[in-house]
Amino acid sequence: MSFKEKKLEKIMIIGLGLIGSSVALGIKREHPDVHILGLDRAETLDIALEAGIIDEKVNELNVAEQAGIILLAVPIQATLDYMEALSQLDLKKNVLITDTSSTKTEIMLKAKEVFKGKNVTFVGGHPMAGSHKSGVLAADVNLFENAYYVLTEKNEDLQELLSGLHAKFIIVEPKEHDQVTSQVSHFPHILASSLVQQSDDYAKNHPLVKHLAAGGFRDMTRIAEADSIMWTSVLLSNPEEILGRIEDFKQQLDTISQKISEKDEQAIKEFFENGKIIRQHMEILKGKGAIPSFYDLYVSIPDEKGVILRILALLQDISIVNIKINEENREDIHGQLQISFKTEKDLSRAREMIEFATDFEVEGEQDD
Ligand SMILES: NC(=O)c1ccc[n+]([C@@H]2O[C@H](COP(=O)([O-])OP(=O)(O)OC[C@H]3O[C@@H](n4cnc5c(N)ncnc54)[C@H](O)[C@@H]3O)[C@@H](O)[C@H]2O)c1
Ligand SMILES: O=C(O)C(=O)C[C@]1(C(=O)O)C=C[C@@H](O)C=C1
Repeated sequence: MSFKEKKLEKIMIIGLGLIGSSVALGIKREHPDVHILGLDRAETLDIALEAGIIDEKVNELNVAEQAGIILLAVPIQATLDYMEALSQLDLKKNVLITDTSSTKTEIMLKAKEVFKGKNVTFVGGHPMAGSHKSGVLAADVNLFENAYYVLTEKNEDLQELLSGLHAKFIIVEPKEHDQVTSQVSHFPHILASSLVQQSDDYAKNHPLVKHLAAGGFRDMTRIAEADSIMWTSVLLSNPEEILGRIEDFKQQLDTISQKISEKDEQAIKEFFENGKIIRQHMEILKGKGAIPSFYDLYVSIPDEKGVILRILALLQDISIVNIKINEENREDIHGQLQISFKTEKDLSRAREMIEFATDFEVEGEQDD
C-alpha cells in the first residue's frame, strides 16, 4: 500500500509533547488532510485537539488498529513498552511504525523481537532537533527546519509523511547513532546539569556566583533545564557509550589540568586554538545542523534607548524569522541581538544595512 493509499488511513501519534506535537504540525503543513489520532494524557490531548495539532483524541491503544502509520514520541522506556503492546494488537496489514527516541540500538533490538514474523514495518527515527522545553505547549512547526532526521533505513512513505518537517533525512546504523549521540547530545546534557549543580554548591560560599554568571555560562547550561524523565530514560538506554564519553572527558580534564599546573603557556594556547578551529568548522555554525537552523546575525548593541527599534526599522523590508536578545555583562555592550533569517542572502543584505547605518559590531554566517 503506497503512502497515498496509507494517507487515506489514519495516522496515530503516541505522545503529543514537544516532539510528537511538532511532528504533527509538520505533517499537517504538507498533508493537511491526514487524519491524526492522538494518545497521551487527557489534558495534553485537550490542548492538542484545541490547537488543531490532532484531529481525534483516543484513550485506548487498540485504536491503533485503525492506523496505517503509527509514530511513537514518548520517553524511551514508554516507547519500548508501547512497541510490546502494539505487537499484541490486530494492526493493519503492512502498518508502518516509527519512533523518535534519542537512542536507537535498544529500540531496534526491541522491534526485531516483538515484530518478528508480523506484517509490520518498523523504521527507527530520531529528529536531531529539539529543545530544553517539553510538553505540547512547546510545539513548534519549525523545530526541525534544516535539521537532520535520522532513520535506521530509507522509507519513502515515512519520508513523504514527514516531508513537511523540512528536515534532512540521514540513514545511520543504530550502534553508530548511539555512539555519535552519546558525544554530541547525551554527554553534553550530563555536563550541563553537572556544571549548574557544581556552581550551586560553590555559591554556598561564593553567593556572587548566581549573579556574575554571563553569556558563556548561559550558553553552556541552557540544556540543564531539560526534562529529567526523558534524560533518565536516555542515560539508561545508552549507558556503555555514555560512560565511555565520561571517562574520555576525565582524561581531557587531566591533560589540561597538567598543562595549567606546569604553566605551559604554549600548550594552553594550543588547547583553546584547537577548540576554536573545531567549533568554527562544525556544521551547526552553518545552519546545516539542527541549531541555529537558520542564518543568524549577531549585533552587539549598546544600552541606548530605542536601539533595537532602530535596527529593526533598517530591516523592515527583509523577512526576519526570529529575534532574540542575549544579555551580555560586558561594560560597553548591553546585549547581543540575534536576528535569524531564512536565507544567507537576507542575512547579507541585513548585515550590509546595519554596517552602513551604524557602527555596531556585527557577526554572521560569513564569519568562518
Ligand atoms: N526533547 C528533545 O529535544 C528531543 C529531541 C529529539 C528526540 N526526542 C525524543 O522524543 C521523545 C519524546 O520527547 P519529548 O521531548 O517530546 O518529551 P515531552 O516530555 O515533551 O513529551 C512526551 C509526551 O509523552 C507523554 N507520555 C509520556 N509517557 C506516556 C505514556 N506512557 N503514554 C502516553 N503518553 C505518554 C507525555 O505526557 C508527553 O506529552 C523521547 O523519546 C525523546 O528521547 C526528544
Ligand atoms: O536543542 C536542544 O535543547 C536539545 O537538547 C536537542 C537535542 C540535543 O541537541 O541534544 C536533545 C535531544 C535529542 O535527542 C536531540 C537533540
